[in-house]
Amino acid sequence: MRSEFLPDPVPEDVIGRLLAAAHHAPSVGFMQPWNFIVVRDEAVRSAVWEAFAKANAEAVEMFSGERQQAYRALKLEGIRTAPVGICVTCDPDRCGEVVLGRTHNSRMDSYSTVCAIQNLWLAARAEGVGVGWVSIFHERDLKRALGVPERIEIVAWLCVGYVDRLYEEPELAVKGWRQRLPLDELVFADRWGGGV
Ligand SMILES: Cc1cc2c(cc1C)N(C[C@H](O)[C@H](O)[C@H](O)COP(=O)(O)O)c1[nH]c(=O)[nH]c(=O)c1N2
Repeated sequence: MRSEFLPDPVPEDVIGRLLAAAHHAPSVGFMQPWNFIVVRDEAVRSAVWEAFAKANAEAVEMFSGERQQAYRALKLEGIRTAPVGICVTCDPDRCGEVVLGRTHNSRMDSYSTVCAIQNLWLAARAEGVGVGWVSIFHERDLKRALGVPERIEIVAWLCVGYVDRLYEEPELAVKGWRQRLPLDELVFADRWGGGV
């Protein structure tokens, strides 16, 4: 979602259902490497916003001309306006060094955590709750703001709350930033390239 968050509180039982959906995601070796930090405290959310503001000032400089103007006009976070923030983390040590299915690609624990986030996101949509993922941070700044230990990976900061409306199409497409790619250009038959 990219619409405006409403200040209305999100009931505990709704948050509980979103977290339960996340926790039922598939994970490599049934590792369940995730933790969820549910942040309602305004001071903590302000500290998270400061981390965003610092990183976003750097991001702005990475675009130039009209693209920079367009970037500045986008709504890229709802850290302080959404009543709840959920930081989703990944613990690489959740079940020992050798994990079924992670033996040849150590990133599989992070991928599992992303599955949990997608579950949470879909459950939120079904509940009429908006979720926005904010990733414009230096991880170390976010860790400091939330007291997350060094060995834990931060996968997502999610802004969670009721919203004034839900877009039918991605806002970045509506605002002309980038359009959905044609699916048939992305699907190959049997080998890389060629198309179906
Ligand atoms: C991994 C990852 C990371 C980000 C996002 C997405 C994903 C999957 N999104 C996008 C955003 O949360 C999401 O697309 C919208 O909230 C859904 O609305 P649209 O349908 O895209 O308008 C996102 N959006 C944003 O405004 N700031 C951000 O930092 C990020 N980061």
